[in-house]
Amino acid sequence: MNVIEINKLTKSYGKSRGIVDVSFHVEQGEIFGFIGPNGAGKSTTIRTLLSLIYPTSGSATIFGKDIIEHGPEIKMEIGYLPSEVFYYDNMKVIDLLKYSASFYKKDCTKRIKELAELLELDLTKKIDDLSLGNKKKVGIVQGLLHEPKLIILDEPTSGLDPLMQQKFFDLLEKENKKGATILFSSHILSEVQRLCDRVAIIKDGRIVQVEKISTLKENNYKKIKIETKAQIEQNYFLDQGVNQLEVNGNLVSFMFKGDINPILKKISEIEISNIWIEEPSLEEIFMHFYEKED
Ligand SMILES: Nc1ncnc2c1ncn2[C@@H]1O[C@H](COP(=O)(O)OP(=O)(O)OP(=O)(O)O)[C@@H](O)[C@H]1O
Repeated sequence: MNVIEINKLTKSYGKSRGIVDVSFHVEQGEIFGFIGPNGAGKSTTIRTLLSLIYPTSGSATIFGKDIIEHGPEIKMEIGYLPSEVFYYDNMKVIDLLKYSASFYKKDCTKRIKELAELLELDLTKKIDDLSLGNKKKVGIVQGLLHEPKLIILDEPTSGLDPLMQQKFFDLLEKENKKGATILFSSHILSEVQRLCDRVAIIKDGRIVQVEKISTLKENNYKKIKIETKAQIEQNYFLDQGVNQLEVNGNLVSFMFKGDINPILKKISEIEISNIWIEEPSLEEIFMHFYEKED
């Protein structure tokens, strides 16, 4: 079943483009990445899904229900972390979280304590006295305290230090194993690569690709580097379907795409002392989507 289905969603802000004809779906149990450079339209898509703003055209459903018709009902089952969090600074963390919990029909006290302990968040402090990262943690607890079926995170890691990011990712993986579906927006490709099953890439308000992370990586170039025992002829690997061939003394490197067997045979015919075969990072795969067109 699809938890989120988006069909040609368009949102214009007056004359300026927000998003145009955005379509993709998120299946139950998926961790789905939504990536694109700043201003591409990630927040606009998410805010439309949560009916915080209304689409100019197109439609979307969450849990099979129309987002506009059933907005309030759907939101009871969603945990949302906005990209920027604003609070009543004068409140204590615990009071704000209790207030948030009061919207749901369950006792969230134990859960708030667990999450705060895990994220090392002091519940007794005033929001005003918290650092940016600690404010972000308040937002995370707020988003997860009612154990939602769908978790929507808009650039969730900004402000968290690397150790806390790891804890947060572990927490998300745990929630996912318990059954939560996750939509995760980010402009940092490496974190999407680490966590997500599939990704949608958005650029200039339009979806340019939706793909499994594994497929994206399989269909791409591999970086092969070998160290040979003796120097080889400069043209030994020419006409073998290699790209960006560099022969530097005993070090040979090139990019390769396609059936790996013939090239491995060719390598096995020389004596080598080491070999490295690397997957390109998502950054390398997607860089062309990020480059600005003139
Ligand atoms: N309230 C608004 N009024 C006018 N234009 C807006 C408004 N909000 C967003 N936009 C425009 O819509 C486009 C998409 O913005 P959006 O915030 O959705 O991008 P984003 O991918 O979330 O980027 P970022 O990572 O920088 O938040 C941008 O061109 C932005 O300038």
